[in-house]
Amino acid sequence: IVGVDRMMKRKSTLLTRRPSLVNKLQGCIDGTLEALVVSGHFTSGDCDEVQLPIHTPSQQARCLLNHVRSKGEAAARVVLTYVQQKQESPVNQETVTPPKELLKYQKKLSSSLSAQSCFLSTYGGTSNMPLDDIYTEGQLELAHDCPDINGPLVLEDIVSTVGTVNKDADTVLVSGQAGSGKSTLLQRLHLLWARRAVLQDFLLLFSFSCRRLNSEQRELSVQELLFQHSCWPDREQEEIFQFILDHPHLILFTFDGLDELKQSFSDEHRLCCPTQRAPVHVLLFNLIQGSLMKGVRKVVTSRPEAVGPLLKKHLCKEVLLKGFSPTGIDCFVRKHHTDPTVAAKILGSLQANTALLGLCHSPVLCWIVSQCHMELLGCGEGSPQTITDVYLMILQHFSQHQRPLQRNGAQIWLQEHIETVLHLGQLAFQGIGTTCYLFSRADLEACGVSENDISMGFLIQSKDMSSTHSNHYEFLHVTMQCFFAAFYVILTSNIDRSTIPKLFETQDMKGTDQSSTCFGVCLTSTNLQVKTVDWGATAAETPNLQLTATFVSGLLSQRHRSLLLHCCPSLLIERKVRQVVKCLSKGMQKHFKSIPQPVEGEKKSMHAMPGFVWLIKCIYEMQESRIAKDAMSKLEVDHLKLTYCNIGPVECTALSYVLQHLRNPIGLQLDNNFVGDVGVEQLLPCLHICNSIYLRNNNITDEGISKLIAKGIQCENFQKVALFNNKLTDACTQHFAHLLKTKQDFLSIRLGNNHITAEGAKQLAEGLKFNHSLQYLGLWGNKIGDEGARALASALENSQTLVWLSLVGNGVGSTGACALANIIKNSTSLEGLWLTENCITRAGVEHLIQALQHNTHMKSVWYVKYTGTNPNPKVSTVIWYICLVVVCILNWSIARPHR
Ligand SMILES: Nc1ncnc2c1ncn2[C@@H]1O[C@H](COP(=O)(O)OP(=O)(O)OP(=O)(O)O)[C@@H](O)[C@H]1O
Repeated sequence: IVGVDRMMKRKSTLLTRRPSLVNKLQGCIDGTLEALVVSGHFTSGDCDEVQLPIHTPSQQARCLLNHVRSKGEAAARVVLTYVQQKQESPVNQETVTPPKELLKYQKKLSSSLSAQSCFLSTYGGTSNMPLDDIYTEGQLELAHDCPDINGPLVLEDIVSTVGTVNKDADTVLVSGQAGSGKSTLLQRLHLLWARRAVLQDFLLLFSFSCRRLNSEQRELSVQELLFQHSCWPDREQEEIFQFILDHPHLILFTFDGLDELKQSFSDEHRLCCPTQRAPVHVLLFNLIQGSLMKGVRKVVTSRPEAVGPLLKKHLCKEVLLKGFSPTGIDCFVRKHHTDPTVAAKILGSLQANTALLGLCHSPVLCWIVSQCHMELLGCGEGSPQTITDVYLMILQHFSQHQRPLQRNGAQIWLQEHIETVLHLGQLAFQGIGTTCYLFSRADLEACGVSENDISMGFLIQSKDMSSTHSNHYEFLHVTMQCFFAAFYVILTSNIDRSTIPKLFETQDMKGTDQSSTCFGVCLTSTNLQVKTVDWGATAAETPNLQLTATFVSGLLSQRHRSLLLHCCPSLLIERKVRQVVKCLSKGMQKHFKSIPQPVEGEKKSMHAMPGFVWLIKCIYEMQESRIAKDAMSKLEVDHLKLTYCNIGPVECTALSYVLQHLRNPIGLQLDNNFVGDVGVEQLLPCLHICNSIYLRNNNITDEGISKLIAKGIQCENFQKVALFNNKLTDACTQHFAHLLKTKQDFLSIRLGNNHITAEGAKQLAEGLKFNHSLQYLGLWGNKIGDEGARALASALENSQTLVWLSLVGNGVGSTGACALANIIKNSTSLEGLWLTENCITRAGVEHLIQALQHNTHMKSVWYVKYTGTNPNPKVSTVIWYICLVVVCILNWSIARPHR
């Protein structure tokens, strides 16, 4: 019961937040009613009922909420938005008259921000691309459940109070994987602010890049940090700074790439005086915590691995950036190629290669794929499957762009550019090992990087407002740096033998102290000349090292070995292949050993650590089923749990590649990830080894389900599916009906919290009529109503296998309940029938009680609580009391020994 109630709390915003909403509504009943009338959800009759003079304000608020519940989610949203807007009292709108000099400074800041953000830097090496022409919305989600929000967030929501969990904090975190588009999102925000198109409440916006802050050796005050790292006011600096101090709520700071900062976040060194000088990271940490310049809104971006509990404590909310959606991919490709024929061809080739389509959910990979369309469309059978394939494609693209092949032969292009690859590789490798992403001319020279190497396009000049970094270079993207570092690890012979084993040791295996940084400052050429790199990475550095290791695996795969053999001795390559294979096998063993023995009577279950998913991805990159088979031969679990593991389509491809070699069937639990329809398709090759698959909260639509079921029907082991909280509608139920008819050993279907109506329930009922195996059917939180309940009841009336049925929160009324009572009467297997949060009135309850008298088999509790809306509040109260009595009787009757 508690479980069901909890689920319902999530579903219904108005229920969960009822007490606080009642409070907030009391002051704005009239306005809320007006908003509901304007939006067409309330009639004047509804308003009269709410505003009955005998009601106290709190009763009016309750009555309003009851009405809104019966009007559906859209009406609820109107109320929530209205209350929210009311709450966001216009602090920012207070009549502040900014001094003239401040407005001048605002103009200067806007124009430099605009200049800095109007082009996308990835295109810098080859061409210029205005951000306006290419920017595509990424998928943004709140990291926590937020009843106010149904659906995706938009850019402005990041800075607004939407989804705030800690009202005392001012810092918003935007977290996302490498290349998911965090920097680009900030760039868009900056550009729109500079044009006064968004966030007009903020008079000044200061943007910082943690990559660049790393090289700030001096101690600075906040004032110096602001003006030196953005731009100086021409006059009256003190006056402007004082204005900033006096009006913190009119100021916005953005910090890009907290994971790239050399120091891990800490709140040990407290600072509250804005004129006191301190190392830049200390200033930054104090700004984030709010001990410095409380009230200034801060947006910080980071890879998730670098965000520890210490930082989370100081966040007002966390927003997840999950890359492009399938429509985002479509939109990006069409923006990238104005020629619709080319765009259509690229999209067609993505549809034909779903592994590549999966990769394109990452914007950086989508960019590469679009950029290399000639190579992509020309490669036929050998179309890219792995992330290494994609990066090799861009390397080939850039190298041929710089200098077309001198000799014939598909495999020699690398040989022709090997010098450049080695120079860039050395620079990249030493940078990765020392958390260095910004390189001086001296750094470049130390690694032999020439003008010719730069002209290939992978190194770009750093953009910065301050003059400090004008002569510095960075890789087009940090993932490219990892790729070149991997090349260096493979191609060079004078590298420490322990480099590969160290690279493959994961953070969660080493148990490294995450709070310490192991590398010194590196922005001098001497630092880059270190011969051996200390690989004792912090949590923040781990993702780049792991990505480098992933590329090492990919480059050493059988498929690419012939390419490498043109560039270095085969013995060297073979030795490195052996090293990598050994590391992967050892890494997997370590994970398997950590699986606890099952408690008696329970299944052996493994909850994967993040490093497990990464190792699986490395195995996938190698594309050798022998290695996958070897790795899986030692895994003996009944249940593999990968919940909240950032599993997207790419990870699904790798998982499926490896898991299909398992010897015994497993339950695969992938709840709370972002699998999506493309991910579901990627999982199909391993479905035969899954006896159950759990995909709760994964953005799956009917399209994904149709493919899952088409394959599932052919899989002998497949018996259970859980799809709570996805985007399923009635369209998917025909597939389930087919599954039920075809597979007479299917045990469990859970479709809670989707969008299934009476029509869908009727479809399911069609399947159920012919099924003699289903034990669990969960449809809570849908909208099947009385009609749907009746259809299901009639199909299940004589089922002697059904153990549990949940129709919680489905708008089921008394006629539905009467029909369902027949299942109780006839079934010898039913143990639980859950019907909370419906609209069952006294007549329905009586039927259910009578049926229970006939059933001597029901073992577990079924529970009826009336919470439906009734137009007459008095009747509603009376029914409440009746139901309370009924519940008491039920509880008493259940407590009897034979029950
Ligand atoms: N919203 C977007 N619209 C168009 N292109 C995008 C978008 N987001 C990202 N890209 C492309 O992907 C590239 C990488 O994105 P970006 O640098 O913003 O990722 P990131 O999450 O900051 O990566 P990292 O964590 O590795 O620094 C961009 O240079 C751009 O080419």
